[in-house]
Amino acid sequence: MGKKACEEKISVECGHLMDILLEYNGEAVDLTEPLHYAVSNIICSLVYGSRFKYENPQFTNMVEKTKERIHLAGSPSVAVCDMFPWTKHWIKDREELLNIIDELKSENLKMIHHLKETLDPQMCRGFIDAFLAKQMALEKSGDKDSLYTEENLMSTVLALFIAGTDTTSTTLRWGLLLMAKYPHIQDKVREEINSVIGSRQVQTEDRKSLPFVDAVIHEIQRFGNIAPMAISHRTTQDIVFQGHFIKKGTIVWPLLTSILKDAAEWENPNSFYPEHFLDDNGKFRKRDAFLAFSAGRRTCPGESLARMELFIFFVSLLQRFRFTAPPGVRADDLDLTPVAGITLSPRPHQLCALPLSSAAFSINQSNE
Ligand code: HEM
Repeated sequence: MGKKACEEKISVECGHLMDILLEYNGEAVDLTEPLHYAVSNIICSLVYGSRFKYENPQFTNMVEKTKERIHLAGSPSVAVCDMFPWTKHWIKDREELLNIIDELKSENLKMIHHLKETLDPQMCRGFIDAFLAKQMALEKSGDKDSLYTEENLMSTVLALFIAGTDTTSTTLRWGLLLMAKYPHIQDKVREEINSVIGSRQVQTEDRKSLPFVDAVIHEIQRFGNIAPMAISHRTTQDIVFQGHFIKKGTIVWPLLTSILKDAAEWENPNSFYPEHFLDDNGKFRKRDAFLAFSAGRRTCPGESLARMELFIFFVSLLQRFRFTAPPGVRADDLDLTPVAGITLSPRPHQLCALPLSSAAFSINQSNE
């Protein structure tokens, strides 16, 4: 799927999210669920070729199960099991984790069967269609060793949901919380948006003309440090790394915190400081130590989608709403201590999304 089509799907979903925020009418709410639904629906659009209504129980159940799966994967006992696999039979959370994976598989199997029955290989609706069309073409040509198997399809689909939802929505939650905590930065973001693009719908090409916004989004990711240990890897051969011998088959966790919060790399490693990504002339400054998506051959394959989502959501939301602490809570008192897990997320909190004057219009285009 092309960049333009992705951008279109993100904008549509962002429109649905903003309609929900308008319904709250500035009341204090926990934004976790609407953000999660919106981001998850983008993956649905790309994978299945269609989005779901937020009230659809099949959708809400899948989102819930994916959330539970991520939560359990980050539980201390499952982490112990990942590090010492021989403990697996005693870990109850692991059993629950496997049950959830089974449930997610059976929901996806239903979706895949439906898509297979209605497949037109000339008109792929999403990733699953493209996979099935390729699988059919290879079968026809007599290819017996194809990697286009049902098993590979299922694990790729599950990986896209699991890796592509919580990461982006948690980053957005950090972003809005940080904007409410630091209103002067929020004002500066909005000033730049207003002067460069006004109230028209944002596009990814606008990033170049919005250096402060770009710096703020990078700093949200650096400060939020949402994937502190990335994911586990295993060495495929004996290797000496920085003077340490590591045996073939060793499980290795790349600790991204060590670089994202490295005092030798960042002027204010433990503060929210967008200037980390700005030069003296206020232009965006790329930093080699920005490894929020990790590095190397197993770096995050969803990086460009995630960057597009973060940019379009963040700009669209700040164009139309002011995010503040709930009545009676001072901005200073908003808590930035993360909840630890396999991802680092903000503590449960509420914010007010106050519609700005131009927020009366909705960019929502119904494609349900
Ligand atoms: C802000 C958003 C995101 C962040 C910070 C993030 C970060 C990461 C990190 C740190 C890894 C581990 C890489 C490693 O261990 O070297 C990873 C893996 C992965 N990410 Fe992302 N990610 C994000 C969004 C997404 C999205 C939107 C998708 C899918 C569309 C995605 C799909 C994946 C997949 C499939 C893997 C596993 C790759 C493998 O096993 O080789 N991610 N991500």
